[in-house]
Amino acid sequence: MGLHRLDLTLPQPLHGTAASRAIERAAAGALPSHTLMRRAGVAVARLAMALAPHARCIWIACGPGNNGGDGFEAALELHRLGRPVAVSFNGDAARLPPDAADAGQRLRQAGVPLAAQAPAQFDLAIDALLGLGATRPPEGPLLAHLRRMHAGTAPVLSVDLPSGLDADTGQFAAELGAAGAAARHCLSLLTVKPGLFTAKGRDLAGEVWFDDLGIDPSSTPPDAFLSGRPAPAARPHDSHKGSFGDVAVIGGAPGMTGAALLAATSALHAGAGRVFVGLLEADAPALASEYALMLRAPGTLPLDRLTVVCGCGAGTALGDLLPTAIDQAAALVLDADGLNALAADRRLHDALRARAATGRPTVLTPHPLEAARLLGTDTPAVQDDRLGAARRLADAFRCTVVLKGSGSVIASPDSTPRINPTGNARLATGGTGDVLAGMVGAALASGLAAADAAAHAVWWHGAVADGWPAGRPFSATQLAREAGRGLVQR
Ligand SMILES: NC(=O)C1=CN([C@@H]2O[C@H](COP(=O)(O)OP(=O)(O)OC[C@H]3O[C@@H](n4cnc5c(N)ncnc54)[C@H](O)[C@@H]3O)[C@@H](O)[C@H]2O)[C@@H](O)CC1
Ligand SMILES: Nc1ncnc2c1ncn2[C@@H]1O[C@H](COP(=O)(O)OP(=O)(O)O)[C@@H](O)[C@H]1O
Ligand SMILES: [K+]
Repeated sequence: MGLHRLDLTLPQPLHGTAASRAIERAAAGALPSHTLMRRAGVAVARLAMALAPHARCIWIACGPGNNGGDGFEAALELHRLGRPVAVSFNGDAARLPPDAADAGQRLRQAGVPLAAQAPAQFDLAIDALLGLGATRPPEGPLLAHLRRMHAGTAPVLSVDLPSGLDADTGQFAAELGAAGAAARHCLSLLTVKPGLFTAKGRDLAGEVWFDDLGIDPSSTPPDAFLSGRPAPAARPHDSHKGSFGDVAVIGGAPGMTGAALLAATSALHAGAGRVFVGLLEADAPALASEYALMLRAPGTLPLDRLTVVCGCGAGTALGDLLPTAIDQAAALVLDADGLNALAADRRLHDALRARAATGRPTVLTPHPLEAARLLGTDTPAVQDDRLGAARRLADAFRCTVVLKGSGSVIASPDSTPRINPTGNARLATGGTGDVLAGMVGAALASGLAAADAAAHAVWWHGAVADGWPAGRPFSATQLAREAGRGLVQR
């Protein structure tokens, strides 16, 4: 498909650096020289004109490799169409790769000067400094140009990747300072890169566009998928409360009952047939707001018939309940203090693997710190490679893992991970993770397989936050009551 804005409701294969280079090599070998770069330049120019049709100056910042070559080709096309361009080049002209050298030469022949500096004023900045080949954080003039774009008000269009962003991980090591008001766009070329959708990727890329340059990438396996919108769960008219499964939430130690109640409330609203709450605080106050929740002593719950959501607000009070839940639960979601208890006791690791061998589904929902504890590392190491961390956890525990945060990663053993595109910083507030755990529980209880239940819940959890009306106060409590957006009534 040609140039288009990426439709985030559709699943999308994501190819990292090595896969993208393999696809490029195969395609370039079958095409006349310079074809891919010329197609890339035309696509960038078309998008630039659509984004800033009345620009009086389009700044095209070109770097030392083929990403800069894409910038040269875009400048040529814009110049040919009579658009005012100012091209900067920071690199060694003698060491440009062949495609980029050819484009640079034709640009000079067309009478377009190459400066080292940015223009004094511009209405659109095209970032063609670094793409897949960024091997170290930008510095010197490249960093100065990026900071200028980042702090400004003119829209920024990144070619292939925001320069310096790691295509595989979304890691970005340079310090750009506070962002200005500029709208951001990124045109991913040939393949869509996973790093655009997790860690620092979302903030730096902004709106993601894609042009496959006429090449079909399907012969090379993707490194991940972007989750598409899951089909809403249908509820036939001829249903009863037993049709959608029973969820039990175990958690809520003294002072933290709210977390368990949030998970239970969201499980209820997300469509579970019945929701039990096994609070660890014995004398919890009566539940004022959700009368449909059924309070039970945690030790009395028939775990082998329940989808158990274990750990929300549990503190250190789970005791034997955790090994029992791992051993018995029909389906299991481990969150928060359930994960911390797991991290602290290697016998539970074995128990979780033994559980996997029985075929009963399990989903772990760590945030990056919880994931770090489980992996015996620190949060920055997890964030440096979110896909890798989620995959390692899924393989180690033989179950589905949701690594939460910007671009939540859903990984299952021996399968390609998914990155979730929904959600926003509204969710960065206390209790939203408890709500997610309840939603995963409801999805599992409805009979979805673990990976699909996790993807379904994470997608709709984020979608509710994305669709939140401007001006309406947002809280985890409100979110829990909107958790049923992914349901349709027949
Ligand atoms: N491989 C593909 O998929 C295609 C590539 N194209 C473009 O080519 C790009 C990849 O080109 P390259 O492999 O030449 O890589 P880049 O253009 O990203 O740059 C690599 C060059 O930058 C230098 N470099 C790396 N980090 C630096 C830093 N921090 N400061 C200064 N210099 C640094 C490297 O030593 C190398 O000389 C893609 O991102 C895309 O824009 C397109 O033309 C078409 C298809
Ligand atoms: N910037 C963001 N973009 C998308 N999702 C986010 C963002 N910030 C937080 N979230 C989501 O919000 C939830 C927060 O969960 P968690 O960190 O466990 O919080 P808590 O323990 O307070 O409930 C996760 O689902 C996470 O993915
Ligand atoms: K770039």
